[in-house]
Amino acid sequence: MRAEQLREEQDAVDRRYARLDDLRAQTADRLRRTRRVGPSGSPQNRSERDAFATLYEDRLAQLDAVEQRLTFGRLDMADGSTRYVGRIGLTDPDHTVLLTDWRAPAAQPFYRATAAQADGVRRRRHLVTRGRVVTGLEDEVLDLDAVASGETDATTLAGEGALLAALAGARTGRMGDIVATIQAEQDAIIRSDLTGALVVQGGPGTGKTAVALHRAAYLLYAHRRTLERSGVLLVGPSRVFLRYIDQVLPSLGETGVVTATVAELFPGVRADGVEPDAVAEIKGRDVWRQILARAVRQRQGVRLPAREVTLDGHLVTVDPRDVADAAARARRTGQPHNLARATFVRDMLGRLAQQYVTQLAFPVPPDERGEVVEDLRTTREVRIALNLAWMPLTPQGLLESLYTRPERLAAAAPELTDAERAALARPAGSAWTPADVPLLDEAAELLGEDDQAERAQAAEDARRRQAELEYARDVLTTSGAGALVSAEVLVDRFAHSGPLLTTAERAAADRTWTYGHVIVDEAQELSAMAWRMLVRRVPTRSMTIAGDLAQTSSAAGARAWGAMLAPVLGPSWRLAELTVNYRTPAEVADTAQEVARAAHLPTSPLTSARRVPGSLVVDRVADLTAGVVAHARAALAELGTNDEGAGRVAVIAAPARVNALHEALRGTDLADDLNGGSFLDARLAVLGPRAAKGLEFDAVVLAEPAEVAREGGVGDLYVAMTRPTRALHVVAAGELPEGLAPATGPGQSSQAT
Ligand SMILES: Nc1ncnc2c1ncn2[C@@H]1O[C@H](COP(=O)(O)OP(=O)(O)OP(=O)(O)O)[C@@H](O)[C@H]1O
Repeated sequence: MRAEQLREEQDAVDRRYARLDDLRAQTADRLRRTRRVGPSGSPQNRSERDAFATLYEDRLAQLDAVEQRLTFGRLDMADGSTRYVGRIGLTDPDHTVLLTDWRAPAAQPFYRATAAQADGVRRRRHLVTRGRVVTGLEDEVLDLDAVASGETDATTLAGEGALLAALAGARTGRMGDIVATIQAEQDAIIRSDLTGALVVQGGPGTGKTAVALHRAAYLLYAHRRTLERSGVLLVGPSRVFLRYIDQVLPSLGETGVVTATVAELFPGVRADGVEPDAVAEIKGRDVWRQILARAVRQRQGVRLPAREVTLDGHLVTVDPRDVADAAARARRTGQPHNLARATFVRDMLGRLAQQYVTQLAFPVPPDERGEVVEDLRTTREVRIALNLAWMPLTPQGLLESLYTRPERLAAAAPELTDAERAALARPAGSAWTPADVPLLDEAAELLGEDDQAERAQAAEDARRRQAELEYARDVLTTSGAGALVSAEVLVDRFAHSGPLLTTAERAAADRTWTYGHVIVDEAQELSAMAWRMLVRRVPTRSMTIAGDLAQTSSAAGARAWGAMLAPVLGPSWRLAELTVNYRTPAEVADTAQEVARAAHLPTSPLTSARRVPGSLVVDRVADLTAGVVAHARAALAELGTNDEGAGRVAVIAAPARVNALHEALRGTDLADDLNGGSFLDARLAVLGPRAAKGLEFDAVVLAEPAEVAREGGVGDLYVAMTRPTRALHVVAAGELPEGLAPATGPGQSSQAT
């Protein structure tokens, strides 16, 4: 019976791969033919050809990315029909549906149907494949009458097999998709409405990241018209994290999402400076909207002593009362600083022109004063005087002047204490830090539109024009038409028909780009000012906000969603909670929760999907380094070897200890395991808890937990303890933190080295 079912499913899977291969061959053929239209094509043809070539290349990449587990599910409906569910939708040449895209409404029962609410489904079947071979089946019969009548093999009722197999698999250093085993509570979030802000709160390992990524793919599918042009932005905590997840969306057939850290959201600024947490916390406070607004106002209509300027032998005075008056009027326009400045200058020039003409022996009608105004405008002293009164400002210039000139900061920021202001001081030209970015963005809003996006576009246009010029010269040389038309003229003729930048590229270069949807992961880390910046990127407030308040480590981060989001979203956000931990064995997760609760962290309820006896080892040692090396060796040995190079072990320690442990491990037989490029790629990595945020490893060796908690807070320890998928080795020479009692109870073991 089983062999027969396997054969039947193998046939079904083969047919779908055959169709995928056909589509690939067709697309590759079209691409080849498009490319064959060589340099003899007209420029218009060439632009068209490029556009088509890009189209086919993207399609080919998409078809290649869905190779693994193309078909993973089958629904047998009560009406006798059958549908297969897979990574993308496929139809026969005669338009019969072969495969239903997992995001289509017709696939929803695959994730949601239960015996109580069968949604027209009689049987749900998971197909387990390796490469293109079907290796297993798992049935859930939702029509219990059929089971009773023996129509279906009742022994195949275990629905969790595919999920548990996925959870137990060795990790590769890159996150995989969960499309074959999405659970109902996750599916509800993935398919939740596009409109409004949705907060996804859940403990460690509940799939927040996975759900956020699948939601991005779902939204792009269900609202392609809206989102393709405006784009989707995904904000993550670090570049390493973004690399960790960067395969997931392509494997779901989506490549157009812009990914960025908060530090990268101000085009033209590289925020790679570092600063103490306490300073970042000050910069993250909501009060900066008043501080910056005040700092800008203080640069408008600056009161200076009266200044006399001679024009053609006549004296005019830049009078502080006029300056104050004109500044007040300019401010009343409500425009940002650099735009209101034009109003101020116009007003002042009018006043100066008035002074000038009253000194003349003859009357000058108002409509003939333009020349006088123009003369004044181009007089150097007048320019200097007006500039001093209302300087054009850049966001960088404004912020730097606050950090480098204590008297300016004191005037702008009375809300801060002397000590806080002193902490912000730094030498001119210092590197920008991630916490500066939201402040620069706020300043840019107050100052008025900068031209960064235009400049980026101009640079791109220049680059493209150069390439087109070279191409045009080639064409002219080979066709002998050089005498008739210059390369420049030729390029001008097709200047606007070239391939445009993709939405993602244009969006990433433009500070004022507004996205159709923004997804934030590890959202608990964002400061109040960072939220203001993000919300500016999505005026519709269509957002997915995934995070866990118990894992907050940034001092500027969230302690409660309501308090953090109220200033930017008011009460208009909805909460969805994830409660099942899919990553960490129950033995480890339960202890981690005890540690977190002992420190009164706001933990979410958490049930673990599986138990792994012996997965928590607590070892009290005399020599910490020797203990860590021994446990890292044991953890690597437990991984064994496998042909795909999967399996990852991390040593997590307080940041101050990371280098020493790394050095110690390098001096042992484990040195080879440490090499592998970034720590995502190595079999063995040594890192601090914050670098480990959002990541996972097969086994974690946690060095000196009390020190991790002391240096970074219990939130950091909670993060570190919840990274492993199979085993946590706690190695401690000092005291253990509360909640992490040594080896008691079932499933825990203790050993001495
Ligand atoms: N439905 C599922 N099927 C298979 N694997 C799943 C499922 N849901 C989650 N996982 C796996 O559980 C692990 C944890 O998921 P994820 O990283 O998204 O959790 P998280 O809530 O973001 O965790 P953290 O808050 O600790 O960063 C990942 O390996 C993910 O692939």
